[in-house]
Amino acid sequence: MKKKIITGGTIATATDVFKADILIEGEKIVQIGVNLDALEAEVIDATGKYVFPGGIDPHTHLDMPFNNTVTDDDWESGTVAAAFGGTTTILDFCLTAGETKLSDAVEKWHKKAEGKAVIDYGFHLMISDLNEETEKELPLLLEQEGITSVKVFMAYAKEFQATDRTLFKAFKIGKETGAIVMVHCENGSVIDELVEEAIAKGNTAPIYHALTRPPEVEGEATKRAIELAHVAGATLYVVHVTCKEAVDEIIKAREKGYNVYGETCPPYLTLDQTLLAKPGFEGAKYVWSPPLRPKSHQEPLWNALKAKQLQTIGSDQCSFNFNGKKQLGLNDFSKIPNGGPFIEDRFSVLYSEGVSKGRISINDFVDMISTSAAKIFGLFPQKGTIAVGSDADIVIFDPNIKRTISAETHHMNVDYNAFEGLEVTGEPVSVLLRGEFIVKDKQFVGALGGGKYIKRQLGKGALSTLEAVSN
Ligand SMILES: NC(=O)NCCC(=O)O
Ligand SMILES: [Zn+2]
Ligand SMILES: [Zn+2]
Repeated sequence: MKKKIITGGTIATATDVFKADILIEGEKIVQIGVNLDALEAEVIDATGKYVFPGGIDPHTHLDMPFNNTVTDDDWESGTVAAAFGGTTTILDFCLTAGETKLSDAVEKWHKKAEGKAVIDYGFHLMISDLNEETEKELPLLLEQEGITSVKVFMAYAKEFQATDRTLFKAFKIGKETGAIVMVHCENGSVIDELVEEAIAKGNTAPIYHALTRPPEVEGEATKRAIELAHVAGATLYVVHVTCKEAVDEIIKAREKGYNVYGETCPPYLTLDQTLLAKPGFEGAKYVWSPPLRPKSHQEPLWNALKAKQLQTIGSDQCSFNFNGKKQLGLNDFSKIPNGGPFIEDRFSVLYSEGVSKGRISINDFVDMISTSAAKIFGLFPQKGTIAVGSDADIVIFDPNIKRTISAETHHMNVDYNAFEGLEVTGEPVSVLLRGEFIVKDKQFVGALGGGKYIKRQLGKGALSTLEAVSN
């Protein structure tokens, strides 16, 4: 395979920023240095650009049945959009609800991805219920499939919500196997009561989605998950943290030395609850859970990211067309499919709102968009950094481009963009996956099925890298 050399760019990792060339041979980075001698290599000129490790999105839902329908982005459109956005690896949630054997669910998820994914991927295993059989099967399946993370929902009572007992069992298995336990922290039972109350009063508009899921029910569930994980001795990863109440619980727990990580998502950092009150049914575009909060919650989230009390940025990609599936809730907000399209803009929105606006450093950006997720979920150092021996997953990013995000130009299979009209600075111009271009000068040049399933190693994730992440 022909060598490639990336020259003239500024390499940024989670710890360094420096000018150097990168020599790629096959799928790997083989040399990093100044004026590298590589006469026979294909030269990629990155002058004036940043050279980042490929983005790692630890939170996606592609082709997932949910809320009586299925998400509109599948493994083709979703991963193509991710590639345009600078993401080279995703970790998607494999749904196990309704399966007698967990391995059947994993097989189903492999089938969804194979032949379609254009970027690398792994799975988190969702657990809604555990019985004698699945409790036995789970540790073996994790080992066999190279899955280092399970996911439990404390919300969505009608679909995925686990009892506290199941949650606790998942924590115990997490402790035994070394798997990290990801939790959606909202009190689903209280939410159901508030939803019924609102509907009974005739309050059916999209804004009531947010008003029936107040921050207190996220804070309460976050605290409960933290304490139960601690009792079981498990490592907890709180997904999509949205509010001060939840952030405060995470900070308190980490200060006590608990093994807790937190993720937030671009919309919670940039958009606010007033969007759900847009005229007519427009607010349905912004219905996802937990909901958007009043603007005052954004600063605590940025501060927690900066202080590394929250470590990662997930997209929580879970898209439904507005002039399609979102209309299921036209007369009843509780029937609006929950989720939004974010996989493509995760990287650019964080760069623009974070680095360009001076809220976070370039190293923090790389950490949040790639490195921390690689460390927490057992992908590091194969992925998540630019180093000799790492996969050549690389984003060449022009920090000077100014553009406006729009559904007219995005690549997701959805008819709206939640960031419509947002002006951003910076854009990925070329993206390499394991040494091959998948996006070249803003054109997709990858191959369907070119993405590879990445097995991770239990015990090589959060527990063994706890220090590395907090350093
Ligand atoms: N977030 C959301 O509304 N949809 C995806 C499922 C989840 O992550 O809760
Ligand atoms: Zn969730
Ligand atoms: Zn999600």
